[in-house]
Amino acid sequence: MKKNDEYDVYCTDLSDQGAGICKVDEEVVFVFGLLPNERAKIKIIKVYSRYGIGRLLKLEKESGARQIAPCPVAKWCGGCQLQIVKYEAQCEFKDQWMARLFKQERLYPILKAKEPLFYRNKAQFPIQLHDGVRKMGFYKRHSNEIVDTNECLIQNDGINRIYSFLYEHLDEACARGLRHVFIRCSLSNDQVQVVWIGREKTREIEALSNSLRQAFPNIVSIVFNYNERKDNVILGEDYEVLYGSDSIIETCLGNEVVLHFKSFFQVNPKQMEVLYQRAIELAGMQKGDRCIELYAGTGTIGMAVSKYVKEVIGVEIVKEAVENANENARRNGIENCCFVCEDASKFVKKYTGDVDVLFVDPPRKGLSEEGIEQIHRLSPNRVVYISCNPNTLKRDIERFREQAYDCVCIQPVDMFPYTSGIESIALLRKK
Ligand SMILES: C[S@@+](CC[C@H](N)C(=O)[O-])C[C@H]1O[C@@H](n2cnc3c(N)ncnc32)[C@H](O)[C@@H]1O
Repeated sequence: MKKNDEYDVYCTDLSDQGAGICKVDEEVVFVFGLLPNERAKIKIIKVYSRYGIGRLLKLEKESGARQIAPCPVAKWCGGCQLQIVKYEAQCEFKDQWMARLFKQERLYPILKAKEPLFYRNKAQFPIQLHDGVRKMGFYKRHSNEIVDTNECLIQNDGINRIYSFLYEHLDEACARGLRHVFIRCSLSNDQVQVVWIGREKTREIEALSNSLRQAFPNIVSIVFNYNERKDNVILGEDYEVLYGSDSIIETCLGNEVVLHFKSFFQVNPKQMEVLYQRAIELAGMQKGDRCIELYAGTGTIGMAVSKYVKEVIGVEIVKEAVENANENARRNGIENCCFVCEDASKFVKKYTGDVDVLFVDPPRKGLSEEGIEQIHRLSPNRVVYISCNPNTLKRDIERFREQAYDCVCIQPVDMFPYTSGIESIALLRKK
């Protein structure tokens, strides 16, 4: 296989990043835009020691799974990987990826989304100036370059309307001090929060904030978040509220949830409820159970679980999220739930009480080896592990197995349609 050479290939598989997998001279080549069972002419654009990257030149035979991408910038944008795949087939691919990864486990079919487009409640649009010209949109695949676009088909309508307004009115003067604009909305209360993220709150930003408020009365919070960092961490520490408060109010399974802009919240609120309900069902809780919820965010799982059990202690590292979680429990009249601000591993190491069921919902990197050992020391009867990364989930299930926990089953949930992301729940039981 040589760079710039052209080949006729047959695609046998789809990688979990959404690239078609083919072989050239017995070597693997990944081709974005190509689907399993398709034939195509490709050009090799990169050659690495163990694989190559090809560019699709001409499709010779099409798969029945293919559709015309609903999004006009899908070819370039790094946000969605499965725009050219019909929704049913997206779920089939996700089931296949999970089956390949979890060969030995009892695996349920993915719980599909009823509304696979316009589902996201949060967007972080990068803003850049190129030779004095403002660009806004999403990052290109594997790049910091922006695909300039005025809407996104997986964002909900409320976000798109505000974003289109900004796309039209946010000029070069406004863009000068900005890195991102963050928009989050609550579906149940029709509230919207806009967070400017950048170096300097300018007069132009204040003026645009006023225009936004006039155009969109459902905006209840406008914040300027100061971030001068050079890395790719989006939010900075310090902030100033320009209008309203620093939070919005959403609901989750009947509970009101106050949500600070620094607090984590699932991006697909409808599938979030499907996820939590299924997790509760799998946990098979009893009235006398004592629960711990590690990586608790704003307390959404803990509050939903609280009515089935004796008590819930939630642990979360972001101070604002813990404040939200305790306020949320109070607001909803929940008395058997409390939340502490601490690193989850440190908490587990110190904790000496009894635990029947432990919920964990860590970030993508999963749990540490030591964290799993400490969970074993606490000896909960069941562990309900919610994960947004099947690879770290697999690693952690193996580590739990070494610590005498069997994996009873895994339930994938399609939280991120049109992207290659998969959320899943694994139920682990002490042997
Ligand atoms: C995937 S989110 C889940 C949040 C919540 N369970 C939910 O569904 O909304 C992971 C959460 O873990 C928190 N977190 C990250 N590292 C942590 C740590 N070392 N200790 C405790 N919490 C942590 C994050 O702030 C975030 O709220």
